[in-house]
Amino acid sequence: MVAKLLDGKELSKEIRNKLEQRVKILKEKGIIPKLVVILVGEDEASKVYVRNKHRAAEKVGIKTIDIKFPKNITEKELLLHIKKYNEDNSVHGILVQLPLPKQISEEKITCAIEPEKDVDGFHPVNIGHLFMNNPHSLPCTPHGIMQFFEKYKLPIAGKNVVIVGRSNIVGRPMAAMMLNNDATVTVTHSKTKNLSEFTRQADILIAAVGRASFIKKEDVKPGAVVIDVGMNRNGEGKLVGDVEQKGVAEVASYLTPVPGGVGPMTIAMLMEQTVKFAERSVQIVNRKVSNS
Ligand SMILES: NC(=O)C1=CN([C@@H]2O[C@H](COP(=O)(O)OP(=O)(O)OC[C@H]3O[C@@H](n4cnc5c(N)ncnc54)[C@H](OP(=O)(O)O)[C@@H]3O)[C@@H](O)[C@H]2O)C=CC1
Ligand SMILES: Nc1nc(=O)c2c([nH]1)NC[C@@H]1CN(c3ccc(C(=O)N[C@@H](CCC(=O)O)C(=O)O)cc3)C=[N+]21
Repeated sequence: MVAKLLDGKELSKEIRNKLEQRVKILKEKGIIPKLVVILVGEDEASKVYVRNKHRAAEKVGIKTIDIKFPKNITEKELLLHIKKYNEDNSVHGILVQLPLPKQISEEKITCAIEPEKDVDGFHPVNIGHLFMNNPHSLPCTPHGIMQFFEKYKLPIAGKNVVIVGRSNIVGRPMAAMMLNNDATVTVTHSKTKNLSEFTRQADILIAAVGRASFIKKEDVKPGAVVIDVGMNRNGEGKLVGDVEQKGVAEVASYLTPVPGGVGPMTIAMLMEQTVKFAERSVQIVNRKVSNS
């Protein structure tokens, strides 16, 4: 078997084109969707993200404001900046790039962002809604992954889904989304014993580990759908996934490439969420006007 590649570049372009129309309508109403992205210090994956996100936003017509802080910024100072953007009515979305330096609590920062502006869907309130199968704002990476299943009509209900990795930004919300779509979900991590025994049972295998070419051909059930979330630099500085792509492509039915797979979809979902929040802000204003 030679796996079909799930083209995230193409699908994200399709999504962005639809968004462009929605942004046009908003602009006619005098609203420009605005996203604030806060980057603290230097993180390789985050830098790639900032660059690509900026390009995508420009194409769609979203205004993004990139704020960079040195890695020694205090938690208190960062919280003050978040408060300022929470209170600014022209800002529809706020994103703080993770990971953060050690002196700053990621939990505190995540909780400080207004849930209505939480484009990442990381706030406990939004995570709670997701786990109750009534999502308000969805984490962009797993949400982007779900788009592949929809676009390519890949069934989820009743399938064995195995996720490698349990981070708050990928593994855990991915598990909730797959469960909401009636899959049987297994979440594995660094303490999992005999990992390969689990991965080989997967009809759908999702690798979010952060280790270059970690999942090999022999870890994959023939015919499985394999999603590679990894974004690692190899020895030559080349971007590689968590899946050993060449070998796995020989056994999987579908596979997301790196680059050009999950990454562009994450960005497309971030754009969509920002536009959704901007649209919601118009509805809130309309409601206030009709009530007065
Ligand atoms: N394409 C995209 O849009 C995005 C890509 N990424 C990329 O995806 C990857 C994962 O990101 P993220 O979830 O943030 O990473 P984290 O480092 O937060 O989490 C990694 C997870 O993998 C688990 N893990 C580590 N080593 C092993 C092992 N040997 N066996 C089994 N499990 C293991 C860890 O287990 P434990 O919990 O026990 O420590 C942890 O749960 C990275 O390469 C990142 O750059 C991330 C976000 C978006
Ligand atoms: N609060 C927060 N939310 C995140 O969603 C978040 C984060 N912090 N921190 C960092 C990780 C990483 N991440 C990426 C998303 C897209 C690409 C991406 O565009 N990848 C291209 C790379 C192409 C190139 O080389 O330029 C691709 O896969 O094709 C990369 C990385 C989001 N993350």
